Amino acid sequence: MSNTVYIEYNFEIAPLQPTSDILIAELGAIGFESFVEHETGIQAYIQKEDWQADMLKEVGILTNPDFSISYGFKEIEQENWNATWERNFNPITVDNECEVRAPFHEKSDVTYDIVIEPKMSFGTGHHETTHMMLQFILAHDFKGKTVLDMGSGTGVLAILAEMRGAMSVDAIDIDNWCYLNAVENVERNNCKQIKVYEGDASLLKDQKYDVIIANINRNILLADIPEYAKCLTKGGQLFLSGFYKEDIPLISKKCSEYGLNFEKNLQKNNWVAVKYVL
Ligand SMILES: C[S@@+](CC[C@H](N)C(=O)[O-])C[C@H]1O[C@@H](n2cnc3c(N)ncnc32)[C@H](O)[C@@H]1O
Repeated sequence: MSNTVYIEYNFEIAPLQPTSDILIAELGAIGFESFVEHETGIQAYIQKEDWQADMLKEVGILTNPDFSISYGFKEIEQENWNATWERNFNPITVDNECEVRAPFHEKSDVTYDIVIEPKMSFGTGHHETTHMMLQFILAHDFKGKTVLDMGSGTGVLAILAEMRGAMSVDAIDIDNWCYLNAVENVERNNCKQIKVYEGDASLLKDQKYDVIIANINRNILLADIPEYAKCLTKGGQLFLSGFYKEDIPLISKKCSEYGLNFEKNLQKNNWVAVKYVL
C-alpha cells in the first residue's frame, strides 16, 4: 500500500444539481482526482503534493451568488480514502446487461460481470460519463476490433470492450496509480487482450485502431483529438466523454477539422458522451 497523502474536501451544496456537476468539473480542471457524492454535497480528493492552500480561488462557482457552497478540508491517508470508497460503492447495472461491482459484492445474473476495486482510480460506473461510455460499448459491435481506451482509470471500459469481443485493447492512463489499478483489474477480470500503459497521447505513434474510447475532460480531448484522428482506421469510431452538453459544438468543431463526423450523443444530467466517425 502506497502512503500517498491526500487532502479531502467536504463541500455542502445547495441546490445539489447542477451545482455539484459544475463544481466537480471545475475541481477536476485544477487537479482534483476523485469525487464521492453524498446526500448534501460532495467529497473531493487531491494529492497533497498537487495541493496549494489558495487553489480554490480559481473555482468560479464558489463565489457565484446563485449557489450556496460551504466547505472544509482535512489531510487523510490513502487507506482512509479507500474505506470511504468502499462504504459508498454499491454495484451498478448498465442497461440490464452489465454490472460493475466490487470484489466483496455478490455476483448477479448479467451478461457482463465486471469486478473493479477502484482504490484511488476513477471508473466504477457511478459517474454519468463512465455509465454512458459503458452504454456505448454495449450498443456497438466490438467483435474483432482493435481498441484504444485513453484515460483508462480503473480499466472498466477496456474490460467491457474485451468482454464484447475486442481483439486487442490498449489502455493508457497518465496517472501511475490508475495504471497499477487497471493492471490489477484487468487480471481480476481475467482479461487477456488488454495491455495497460502509463502515459498520454505522446505514446501514440503508428498504431491503428478501429475504435478509440476516451473519457477524460474537455481540454485534454481538444488537445488530443488530432492524435486520435491519426490513429483511427478509415470508418473508425471515436467515443468521447468527460464534458458537458454545452461543450459539444467546440469538441465537434475540432473533430470535424480532422475528418471526424458527429453521429450521436447520449446525455445524463448535464454530462454527455458523443460518437464520431472518421
Ligand atoms: C474521467 S476519468 C475516466 C476513467 C475511465 N475511463 C472511466 O470511463 O470511468 C479520466 C482518466 O484520464 C486520466 N488522464 C487525465 N489526463 C490524461 C492524459 N492526458 N492522457 C491520458 N490519461 C489521462 C486520469 O488519470 C483519469 O484516470
